[in-house]
Amino acid sequence: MSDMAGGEEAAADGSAARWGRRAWELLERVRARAPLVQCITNFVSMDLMANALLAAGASPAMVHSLREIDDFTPRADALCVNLGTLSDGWLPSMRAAAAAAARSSRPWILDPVAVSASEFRMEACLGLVALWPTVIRGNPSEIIALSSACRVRDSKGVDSFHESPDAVESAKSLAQSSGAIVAVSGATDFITDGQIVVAAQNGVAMMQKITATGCAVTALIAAFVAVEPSNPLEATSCALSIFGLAGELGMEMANGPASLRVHMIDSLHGLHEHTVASRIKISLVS
Ligand SMILES: Nc1ncnc2c1ncn2[C@@H]1O[C@H](COP(=O)(O)OP(=O)(O)O)[C@@H](O)[C@H]1O
Ligand SMILES: Cc1ncsc1CCOP(=O)(O)O
Ligand SMILES: [Mg+2]
Repeated sequence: MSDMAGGEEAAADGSAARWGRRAWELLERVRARAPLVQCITNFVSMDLMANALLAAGASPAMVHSLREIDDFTPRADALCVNLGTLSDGWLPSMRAAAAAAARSSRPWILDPVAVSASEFRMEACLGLVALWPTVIRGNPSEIIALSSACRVRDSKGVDSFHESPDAVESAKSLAQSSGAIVAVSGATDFITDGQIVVAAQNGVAMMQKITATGCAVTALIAAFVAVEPSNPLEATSCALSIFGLAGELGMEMANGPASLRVHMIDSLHGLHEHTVASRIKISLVS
């Protein structure tokens, strides 16, 4: 039997079986420790995000008042900041919470929803990137825009109009400039530290037809990084794959987006070791 820790094994040998064991190990850790995840997120996503975190075993708290940040953020195990329904009133809370998390050595994760929709959003996002997020997770159009600090012409708002392979080079460049792990979601999710690129291939296309699935998986990444802060690349890869697997299992019972939402949450809650070990599809790209 190997004397290496699970993470070292996964990195040393990129085989699907080893990644499957790693994903199960981290999911079990989330279930055992129930990390407290503070979410400053958009109104659309609050319900799905909180329910996805609960189904995975984490403990969500939607706390966004500026007056509560100093008391609350240092007590949270991780922070998730999401720009989906950005307003003047919330931006100071986002900045203060990100700074408080960094000061308390807590991981914090950024979701740059619709970053190219306006100058206000782009500037807000760039300011947050400067506060050292542990992970940035976005859809391909968001990562391409944020990486070049440019608003993308004909932006479609919160939905991507690029495919994830189109955003891999942007993700690497953003990871190098920000120091964060960068994850691009899509049919294949790509996760990079600026050098290594990992692919996570679980999921079903119907997940794009449920609002806030991206937001929810970003929060799940926060929970996984909370229990594996020393290896955010692997924690992020496992969270994305676990969420995609819940989507696959949910799709076996669903008739459309509304029932998929319900079955996906049930599937996330009910994941078993054998299913995770045999169906997780993570591999090292480069
Ligand atoms: N074509 C697809 N096939 C499988 N899974 C997908 C597909 N598109 C998105 N997903 C999954 O749906 C979730 C949300 O991703 P995405 O739609 O890219 O984010 P956002 O909601 O922020 O635009 C992720 O878990 C991603 O892996
Ligand atoms: C529709 C919408 N409008 C503002 S935020 C939001 C939800 C976006 O969720 P996701 O980024 O997961 O698609
Ligand atoms: Mg999104």
